[in-house]
Amino acid sequence: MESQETLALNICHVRKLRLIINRLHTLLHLTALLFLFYYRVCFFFFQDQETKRSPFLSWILVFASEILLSFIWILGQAYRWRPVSRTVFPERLPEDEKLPAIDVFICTTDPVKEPTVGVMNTVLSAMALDYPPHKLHVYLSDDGGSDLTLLGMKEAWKFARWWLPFCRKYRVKCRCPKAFFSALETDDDFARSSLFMKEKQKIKEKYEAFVEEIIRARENRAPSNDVRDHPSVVEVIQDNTSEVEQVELPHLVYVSREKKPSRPHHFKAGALNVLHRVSGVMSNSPYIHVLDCDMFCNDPSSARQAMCFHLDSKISPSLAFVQFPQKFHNASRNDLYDSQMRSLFTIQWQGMDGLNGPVMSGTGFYIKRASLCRKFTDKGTNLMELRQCFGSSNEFIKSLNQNYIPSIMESSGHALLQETRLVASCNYEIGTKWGQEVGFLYDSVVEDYLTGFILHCNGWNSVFCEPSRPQFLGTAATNLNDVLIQGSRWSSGLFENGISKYLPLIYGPPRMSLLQSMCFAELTYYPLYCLPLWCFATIPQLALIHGTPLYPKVSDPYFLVLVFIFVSALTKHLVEVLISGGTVHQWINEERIWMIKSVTCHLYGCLDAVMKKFGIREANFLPTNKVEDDEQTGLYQKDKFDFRASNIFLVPMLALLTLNICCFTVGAYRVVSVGNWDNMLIQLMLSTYIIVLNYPVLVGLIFRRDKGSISFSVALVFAVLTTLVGLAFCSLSRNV
Ligand SMILES: O=c1ccn([C@@H]2O[C@H](COP(=O)(O)OP(=O)(O)O[C@H]3O[C@H](CO)[C@@H](O)[C@H](O)[C@H]3O)[C@@H](O)[C@H]2O)c(=O)[nH]1
Ligand SMILES: [Mn+2]
Repeated sequence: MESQETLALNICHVRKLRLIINRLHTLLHLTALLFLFYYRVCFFFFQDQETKRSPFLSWILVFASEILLSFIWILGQAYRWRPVSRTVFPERLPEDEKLPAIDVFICTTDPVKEPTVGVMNTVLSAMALDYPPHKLHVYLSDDGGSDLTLLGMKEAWKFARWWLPFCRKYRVKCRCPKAFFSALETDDDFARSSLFMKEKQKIKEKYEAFVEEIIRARENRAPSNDVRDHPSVVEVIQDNTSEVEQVELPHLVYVSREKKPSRPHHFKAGALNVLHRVSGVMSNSPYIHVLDCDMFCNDPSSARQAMCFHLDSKISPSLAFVQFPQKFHNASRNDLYDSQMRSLFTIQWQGMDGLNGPVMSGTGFYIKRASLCRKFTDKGTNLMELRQCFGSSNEFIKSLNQNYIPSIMESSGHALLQETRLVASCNYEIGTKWGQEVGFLYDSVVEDYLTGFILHCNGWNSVFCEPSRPQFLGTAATNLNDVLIQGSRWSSGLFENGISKYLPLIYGPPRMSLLQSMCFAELTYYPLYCLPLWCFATIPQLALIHGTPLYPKVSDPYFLVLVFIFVSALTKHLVEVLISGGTVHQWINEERIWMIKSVTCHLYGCLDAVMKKFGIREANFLPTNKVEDDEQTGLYQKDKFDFRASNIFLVPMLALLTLNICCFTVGAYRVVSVGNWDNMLIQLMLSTYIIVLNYPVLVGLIFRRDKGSISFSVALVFAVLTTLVGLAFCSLSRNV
């Protein structure tokens, strides 16, 4: 027993202290909420003459908002129920020859928004993973069908012949060349040896030449081809005219699937399914590692770490994937826009890991190939049935047998390319189960959430692995516009799952634990924060002007209940930020961006999802921008908002702020003159909180005059609006 214990490939620790604090907090906070509801219900049935002045509509809206907010909060408690963390022991893995092969999938779609040099850095970092090279096959899916990307791959291959031996020889930790050469210091073992420095300089020159080559090609490039209409191209990158001695490199394959405007291509999920098939007929590795094009490997050990779970006989039979957190190389200390989504990749995924595992997060995971097709291969091997599920490629159907190793990589002849083009063609999936029950699922633009959810429903588990050195680093959106566009896509994608046939609270419980269903439900319903937040930013303020109280008096004991709920929520959030290594400043930033996102992108996301449901809108996937703009990054690093955002985001923000300022001014004046402050204190405090928290928006509007400040025309409209609204309120309140 003892020796088995010491040889374990991984250990899971329950975080006891966090668990106790979390459960206690949940209990206290829940009690307070129950008191609040009791107060509301009593008020409703037994309101006395004095308070009867409360207008019914405002009152019921506020109450409904409180209920909705509490509902989302309760769902969120499931993440806090049983947080765990894990340790792995890669040194205990079997020897290299016994390790299973891995296919790496990298997706890119737009060479303008996703610059080729960056994509190739990701490719190189994946090729340089610390894993036997003949067991690693790297596939790049290029949805843009761009010859620049293909050229980049060829150049990357050439450079890899220098880069990989260098990394192996000096056991380099950061194997993304761009990050390695731009780091001021490296913590590598040989960092101080002169031989290392000399070789580093040599490789750096090669890297610069490689970058030059791509930039030159970009400048001389013919007008780009149509991204919505191109044939399928599959090319194994190889080049034997070598100036370096033969180095063993992983296979590198360029795949650009066929696209036609008349055929839906299902965005990233579609691209991943094509890679699934192409790799099935080429290498058919039992494990697949997925990376976004901007997510480079920051540590070469991730494959071995993942194998510590996949090869652990106790958990592997039901283990679908090992998820690493998304971390970002460009997130600043105080993270003005919460670009790194701290709560998601720390608190929430740790919590889900304690309940059968986290949601798939699109990138940085190692998945078992069989988990994406198992349901059908288990049923039998009737060829006709298999063809109906998986399409007409016999080669691919052969690959469903896990032990089948295609030999075509070696022969790489005409037959292979024929077969890969067939499975990458846009008509291949017609009439099959791809995207519905096989592969990555199409019913949502957040394919990662849906695929992960259904895997869990089908009895698979996942594991969250969060070593201290980030295994992958991506590019976070660092300006307001990108943050809100990405937020809208996610809200829309997640909320559409909350109103689809896969509604987690109904579809989940028969198939998984209630707590786990609650986690999935929280993800799909958090966009609904838009409703209570819009309500709390308007109704109590308007009531303040009219002098109508919506909350208990200061002298009422229930006043304390409300104060407690407010303080308890804020404190819990602060504690979570601090234990995940954040700062007080970051906490304030997260509170603010939560408000801003709720009233803008969450609202648009929900509307978008509802419109899609009724067929008024089509699904859309606007990729985020990965071009780094120094000016923008500068503002973000200095914690300054960049307000060069679309008006559809700015207008609601500014309108609500105007409303709050006006209502506060008029309300405060009224309270002073009438003297009913004890009735109105909570409403006054609420506007004060909103105004104070959003002071950077006010500063951007009034005081800043840099490029990122709110433009003069918007500021002018704001000023006129404020005056008008102010005047209207003044005349109104005189009549009350
Ligand atoms: O038609 C498309 C659209 C996107 N992509 C790729 O998908 C990846 C993710 O796109 P990105 O613009 O970076 O979106 P993000 O919002 O940053 O991505 C997050 O959210 C996505 C779901 O919305 C997940 O797929 C991602 O893994 C997750 O990082 C990128 O590599 C794109 O090149 C395609 O291959 N084809
Ligand atoms: Mn991204």
